[in-house]
Amino acid sequence: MTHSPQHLLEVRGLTKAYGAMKATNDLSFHVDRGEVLGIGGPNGAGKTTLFDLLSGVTPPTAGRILFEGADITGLGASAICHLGISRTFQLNAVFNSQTVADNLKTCAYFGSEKRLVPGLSYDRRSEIRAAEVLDLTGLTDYADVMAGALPVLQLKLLMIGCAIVSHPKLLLLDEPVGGLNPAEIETCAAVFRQLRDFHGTTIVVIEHVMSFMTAFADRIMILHHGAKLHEGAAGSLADNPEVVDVFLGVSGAADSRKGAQAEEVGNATS
Ligand SMILES: Nc1ncnc2c1ncn2[C@@H]1O[C@H](COP(=O)(O)OP(=O)(O)OP(=O)(O)O)[C@@H](O)[C@H]1O
Repeated sequence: MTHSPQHLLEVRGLTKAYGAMKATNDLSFHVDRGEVLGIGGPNGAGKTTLFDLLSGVTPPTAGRILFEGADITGLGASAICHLGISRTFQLNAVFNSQTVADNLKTCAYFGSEKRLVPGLSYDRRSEIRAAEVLDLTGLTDYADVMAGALPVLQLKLLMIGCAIVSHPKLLLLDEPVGGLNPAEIETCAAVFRQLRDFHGTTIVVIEHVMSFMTAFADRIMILHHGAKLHEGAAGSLADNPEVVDVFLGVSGAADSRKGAQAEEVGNATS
């Protein structure tokens, strides 16, 4: 196999079988540094399973994952996080009985290097990093609120904060704006744009909200039955009749065109 370190992430023939069913099936793709790759597909297409494989939550049945040219296939979740890949989850995955600030300090403390036992107090670096992420995510006013008492938007922002507090090179976002209203989606999108534009974070995002996805992603890959159905520029998505048939539907196609046009207007005026 040729290693291509110019790609931040390279996935080759990735397969995850659960019994006879292949949740991902011989999937190959790459992600370049600084790029935003969007991933879509119908329910059960294998999107979250792909994130589980990339983040070391579960090992693949076959195939290879290269990160910065190094083979990380089969490494555990902590090791992968320490190498610079972080993720969020579809459902709430924070420490409900800790404050927002302590959630971020805990993730900074364990996410940056290998630690087997907690310290008696957080180190200075974790404190500083948590304060930076409170600011970046707009959560400063919620610093002392227990995570379990947060409204939906702030809970999503905290989960994003926990993923970015370790300074990942590659951020995997699993349906980060699902269930949010348009104003809340824009709040999250502003954080993602900051990460991409000012922190150099490469992002892979799974999302069903097509107007957001086509406006934000450079490229979009559509999965179906664990395999690649489509890969191309965000604006080209609605032109593929198979993608419209299997995933977008008529209203999704219209939303994806709207998002792509919004991105073009943004580019033209920026
Ligand atoms: N641990 C598991 N054991 C058995 N089957 C699983 C397991 N995890 C996922 N699957 C199956 O793998 C397939 C892909 O699931 P996955 O959650 O990756 O899809 P998805 O594209 O993320 O769907 P959604 O959009 O609904 O989140 C589904 O058929 C699912 O039931």
